[in-house]
Amino acid sequence: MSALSEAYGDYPIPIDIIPLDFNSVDKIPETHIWSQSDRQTHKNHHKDSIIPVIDLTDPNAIDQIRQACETLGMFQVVNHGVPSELVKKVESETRRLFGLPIKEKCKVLRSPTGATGYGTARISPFYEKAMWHEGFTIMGSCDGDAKTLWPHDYQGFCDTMDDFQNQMKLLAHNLLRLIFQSLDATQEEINWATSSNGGALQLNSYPSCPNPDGTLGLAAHTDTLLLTLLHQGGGVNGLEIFIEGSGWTPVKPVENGFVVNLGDLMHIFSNAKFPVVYHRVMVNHLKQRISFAYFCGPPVESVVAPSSKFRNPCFKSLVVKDYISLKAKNFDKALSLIGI
Ligand SMILES: O=C(O)CCC(=O)C(=O)O
Ligand SMILES: [Fe+2]
Repeated sequence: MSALSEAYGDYPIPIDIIPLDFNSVDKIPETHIWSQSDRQTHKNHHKDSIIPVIDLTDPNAIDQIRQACETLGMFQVVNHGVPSELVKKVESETRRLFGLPIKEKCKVLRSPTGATGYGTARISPFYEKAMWHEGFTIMGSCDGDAKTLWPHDYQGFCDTMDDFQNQMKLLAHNLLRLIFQSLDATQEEINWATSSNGGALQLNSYPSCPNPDGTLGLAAHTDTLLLTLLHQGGGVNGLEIFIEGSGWTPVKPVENGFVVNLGDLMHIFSNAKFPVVYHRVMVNHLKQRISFAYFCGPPVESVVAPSSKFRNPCFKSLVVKDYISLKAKNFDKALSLIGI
C-alpha cells in the first residue's frame, strides 16, 4: 500500500460509497436533485475560455505560468511530452471500466477505510445531495482490482495505468520545478516538492443525464495536494472554475491538453500568493463525460509550510498527512484552521 493511500485510508467516509446505477433510471431521483442556488452559473458567458493555454516548448512558458498561478491558479498545457496514443488508451480503458454493470464494479468497491477502488466522490459527505458521478481511484499498482474485474484480460488496463502514472509524475514534477522557480524557491524546496514516489490517479465518469439542469457532476471543491493534472476526455465540456467577480466559468477542453490546477498545499507554500482554486463539474444530456485527474504532492510524512522566503507566514506548518486528515474532516474549513 502506498504512503498516500494509507494517509487517505485513515479517515473513513461516513456515507454510502455505492454510486447510483445510472443505467437504471430515466429521471433524476430526489437524492440527486440539486437546488438552483447550488447550481448558480457564471455571470459573464465567455465564448472562449479565459483559462490560458500554455505551450511548454515556448521559451516564455515560465512567465506565463507565474502569471496564471498568481491570477487564477489554473491553466492548460500543450506540447507537454505525454504521448497522445497513451492518453487515448487511458480513455478507452476508462470507458471499458465504467461500462461494466454496477454489480461487477461493486466487486472492487472502495472500502470505508480504503482509498482506492470504485465509488462515490470523497467530498460526498460534505453535501446533502448525491452527485451524478462514479469514480475509480488508483495509487500505484491496480493489479488486484483489475484481476477481479477481468480475470483473463486485465494486463492492458494495468500496463496502461502504470505507464500513464509514470508519465503524469514526470510532467507534474516538471511543472512543479517551473512553478517553484517562478516563486524563487530554494533547491531544497524544489527537491521537497518533487520527491514523492507517486500520487493518485482518479478516473471519473459522468453518465449522460436525462435532465442535466437539475443535478451536479461534482460539487464545488478544491484539490488537496500541490497540483492536479486533468484530462477532459472526448472533448466533452463540464469543468468550471470559480473566478472572483465572474462567477462559475467553463474550462473548455483543449485537444491534447491537460488542465493544471493548484491545490491547497500550493496555496500554503505560496503563502496565499497563489489563490485557492474552487472548481466543479456540470453534466451532459447526451454524452457520458470521462475525465482523469492525477494528484501530485510531497511525501506525506514531510512538513508543509509557507516558503522560507516569506518573512510573515500566514499559515502554520504541519505534516502533510495531518493536513490530509484536517481536510478529510473539515473540507473547505481546513485552510482557515491553520491560518495565523
Ligand atoms: O472531471 C473533472 O473535470 C474534474 C475532476 C475533479 O475535479 C477531481 O477529480 O478532483
Ligand atoms: Fe478536483
